[in-house]
Amino acid sequence: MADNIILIGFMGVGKGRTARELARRTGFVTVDTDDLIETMVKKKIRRIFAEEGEARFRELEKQVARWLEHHVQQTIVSTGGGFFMVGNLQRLGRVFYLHSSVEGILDAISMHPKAKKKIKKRPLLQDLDRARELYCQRLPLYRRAADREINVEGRTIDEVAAEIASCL
Ligand SMILES: Nc1ncnc2c1ncn2[C@@H]1O[C@H](COP(=O)(O)OP(=O)(O)OP(=O)(O)O)[C@@H](O)[C@H]1O
Ligand SMILES: O=C(O)C1=C[C@@H](O)[C@@H](O)[C@H](O)C1
Repeated sequence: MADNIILIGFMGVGKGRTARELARRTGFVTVDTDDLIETMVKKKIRRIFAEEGEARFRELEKQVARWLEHHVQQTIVSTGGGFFMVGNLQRLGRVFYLHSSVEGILDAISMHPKAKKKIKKRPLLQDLDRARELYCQRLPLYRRAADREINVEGRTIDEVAAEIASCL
């Protein structure tokens, strides 16, 4: 099994920021699966969904997951909100699920200085009621997929990263 640290969880929960803080603490490099996909096809996720459909995006996620499994070590991987469904997640490294209530996540996103941009780039956040439904469907699945759950609500990135680092 690869020895990476894999962060999963709902859109906007803070996987990217936590990954950067963990990378700073550990000296590991960090990569983000959404960013890898956008680089691979030189297209924004919003356009992949609009022009090629969600199924194509999920195929690209699987391709990235295969590459991570076979070629990447000692890396902090922040993932897209649906990446945990790839099939080989457990073989990529230790999986941490970052948990917050859905209202906590949506409030934090809406208070972000670039809230409009953050929402616009995520096709599955366009309808907030559907986003809440998606969260409810996924919550048990995130929990089942993870080796460990980390509560992030009301906590600083430093506190969250320290808890994950203490598990390594
Ligand atoms: N400068 C900031 N000020 C206020 N809130 C912020 C700031 N930066 C991030 N956040 C909040 O933290 C959340 C996660 O930030 P991050 O940059 O990790 O977003 P992300 O990488 O898009 O999230 P994820 O990777 O979980 O989808 C944002 O959605 C926002 O709610
Ligand atoms: O939750 C999801 O399924 C997604 C989350 C984003 O990070 C992107 O990976 C994409 O918009 C899909």
